[in-house]
Amino acid sequence: MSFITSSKLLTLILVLNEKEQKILLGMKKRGFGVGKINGFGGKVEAGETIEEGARRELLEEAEIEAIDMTKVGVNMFTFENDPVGLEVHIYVTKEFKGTPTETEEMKPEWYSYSDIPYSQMWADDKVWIPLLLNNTRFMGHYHFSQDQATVLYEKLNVNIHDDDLLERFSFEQIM
Ligand SMILES: Nc1ncnc2c1[nH]c(=O)n2[C@H]1C[C@H](O)[C@@H](COP(=O)(O)OP(=O)(O)OP(=O)(O)O)O1
Repeated sequence: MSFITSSKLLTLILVLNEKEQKILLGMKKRGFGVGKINGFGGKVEAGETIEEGARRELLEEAEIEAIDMTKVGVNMFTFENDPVGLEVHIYVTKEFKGTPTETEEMKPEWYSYSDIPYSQMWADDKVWIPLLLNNTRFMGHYHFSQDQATVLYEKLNVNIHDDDLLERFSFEQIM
């Protein structure tokens, strides 16, 4: 159960090389989730669309420009004793310009689909990254313990229609 009063809007973008069956992930060097391996993303800024925010974060964090962005899912993350949720809109890009480069915030590295380092990632990632790799659209809610290590509750809906992913996550979807 979680009781949130508001949510912050964030993005997460996963870069795939389908030919080589590889995914680009980065080790977070500072801030929220420091030390974890994750996709690239962050808060959507005032005046930008969610997609523009995802594109900007990829450029800032890995110095590459997404060419073909597709929205594949939305996850809501809530935490014990925290009234503010994180609504994260998730994109995939299979084409990009530039060379992935280490930045102040992230250290990028390619991983084989068969060797994704889930033990060093957020606990929810092992649920929805396989869906993403399988082209399945998803919406999920993960309620974390206060120390952010354990998922206490989760709810997952799959095969979401693309139009429904354009909406903000509705609070009624959280129980
Ligand atoms: N549980 C979980 N699984 C997978 N990914 C995430 C989570 N929780 C998360 O917050 N995330 C993602 C969502 C975002 O991509 C990042 C967090 O972004 P953050 O560093 O807070 O945002 P920035 O705007 O880059 O922050 P600063 O520039 O202010 O440091 O993790």
